[in-house]
Amino acid sequence: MDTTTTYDVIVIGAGPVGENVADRVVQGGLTAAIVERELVGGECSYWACMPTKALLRSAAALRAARQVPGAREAVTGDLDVAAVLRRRDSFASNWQDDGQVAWLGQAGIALHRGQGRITGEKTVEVRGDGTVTTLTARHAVVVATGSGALVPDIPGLRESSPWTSREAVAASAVPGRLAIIGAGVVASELATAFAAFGSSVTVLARDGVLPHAEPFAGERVAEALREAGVSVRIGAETASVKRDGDGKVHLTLTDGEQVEADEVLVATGRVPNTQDIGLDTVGLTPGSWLTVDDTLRVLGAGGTPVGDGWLYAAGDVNRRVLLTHQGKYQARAVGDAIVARAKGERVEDGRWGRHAATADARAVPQVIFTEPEIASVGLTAAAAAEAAGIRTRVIDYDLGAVAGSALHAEGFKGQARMVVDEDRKVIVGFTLVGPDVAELLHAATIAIVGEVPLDRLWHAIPSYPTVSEVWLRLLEAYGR
Ligand SMILES: Cc1cc2nc3c(=O)[nH]c(=O)nc-3n(C[C@H](O)[C@H](O)[C@H](O)COP(=O)(O)OP(=O)(O)OC[C@H]3O[C@@H](n4cnc5c(N)ncnc54)[C@H](O)[C@@H]3O)c2cc1C
Ligand SMILES: NC(=O)c1ccc[n+]([C@@H]2O[C@H](COP(=O)([O-])OP(=O)(O)OC[C@H]3O[C@@H](n4cnc5c(N)ncnc54)[C@H](O)[C@@H]3O)[C@@H](O)[C@H]2O)c1
Repeated sequence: MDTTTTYDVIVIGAGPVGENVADRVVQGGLTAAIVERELVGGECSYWACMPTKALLRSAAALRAARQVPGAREAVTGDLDVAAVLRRRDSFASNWQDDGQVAWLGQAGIALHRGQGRITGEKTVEVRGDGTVTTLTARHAVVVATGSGALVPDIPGLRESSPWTSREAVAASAVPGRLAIIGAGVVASELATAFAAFGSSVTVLARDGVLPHAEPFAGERVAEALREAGVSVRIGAETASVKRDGDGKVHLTLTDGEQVEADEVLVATGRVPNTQDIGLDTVGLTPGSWLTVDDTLRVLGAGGTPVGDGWLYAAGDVNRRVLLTHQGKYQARAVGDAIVARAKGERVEDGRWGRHAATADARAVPQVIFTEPEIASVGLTAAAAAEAAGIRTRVIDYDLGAVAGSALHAEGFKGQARMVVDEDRKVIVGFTLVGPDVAELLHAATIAIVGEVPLDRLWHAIPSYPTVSEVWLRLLEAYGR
């Protein structure tokens, strides 16, 4: 344990975002301490991104092989679930953080283990293992405490010991029957995984499947889940839950229908980890999401930075985007901004400036690792036209009609959508649905962030015969 108590920067929370903030400020020549109450590496490393993708990958590889004659014949067995779970364990580092702790040491970041709590301006108290340490920051405190699962107030749900994403992702056995409340990203990915493991899965999709994505994406995932044997109940709302003496879970829906399961997974969104971090000492409300400006300074009542601007928040906790890569992008912006302010250098906080997390608003990429995969960036057609008020033109193309798709897999089914800002003639949204589309996404991200005019995109020629030829087809459909 480090005995130093004064640092240039104190970061609360050693998830991917906190680690990157600390690394960035150290690389900028400042000193940094990070405070962590659980495992260094955060939710993403042990209960979210990496282990979920490990749970999904083996079945996806098997499905891909079965979609190609010649390879199909070589597949003679079924998914080895025990081997998948072992691979998941290794991607979760067996829930040990030695590797990441060693990385902190190499990066020159001091670690203080325990619950971090702000006690006043630039001061953080760390309680852990019967010790209380007070840390002082010369320049900044960054809250990167992430989020936890939201468990809605459905009568009997908490008492039924539901799984949250944590228990599902770390499961050591596969339940015979799994009921899932919610049908967002967590629910869709975990329904895909557990169905492949042989669970009989019921998805209670009160608001439809993947309601934040383009409608055709959610529809295709719902269809594929059904093809995989999942019962997808659109519009189904849970009224109450009860776990009986035998351990069985009984869900009563608002229409009176009963669903029985061995486990119930609640996947209905997230809450910020801000309940006990001392927000009250700086005039903010414990338990609330933190509002920030584009350089990630926490804003208080009246929309001005807290104090002289010493308090920052990055990652899930500011609710801008609940994704690891976007939180790490914020971490680079906030780390560099803190260094610039500490050195009295100019802060480039204008649109697309070095210290501004501009992409959060209009250019967020996301891959949902369902079967088929959903890869999207920017605005959906509805969000562009309705929320952002953009005069749009929407171009759809059947991804299965591209020569590269037919080669990639027999019966390739997919769709691509390009949302064009008609006044600026640039792309503002792009969605791909289909097998293995994840790796195609970055071209769209570059087109959107670079605001590449459609006229210039005609000169960006996709190779033949790749699935990327859909770019050419979309442009042809748009017209020159
Ligand atoms: C099931 C699931 C799958 C996901 N898959 C993906 C994916 O594939 N791709 C993707 O981009 N995103 C994914 N996400 C989202 C991703 O996990 C989060 O966006 C990411 O973890 C946020 O990083 P963070 O550093 O802000 O917070 P976290 O990873 O939550 O880390 C916060 C850390 O702060 C610590 N902490 C909290 N309070 C305190 C305190 N008071 N004192 C000390 N320490 C504290 C916590 O213990 C934790 O270690 C997934 C989420 C879930 C739930
Ligand atoms: N591959 C990825 O990028 C990935 C994977 C998993 C999670 N994540 C991130 O983690 C975050 C959390 O995911 P999530 O799936 O928990 O949230 P979400 O917001 O994606 O979905 C929540 C779902 O629960 C439903 N819901 C909300 N309250 C409900 C209630 N009381 N009863 C029934 N249904 C209810 C919503 O309609 C929605 O379908 C997301 O922001 C997501 O971006 C990302």
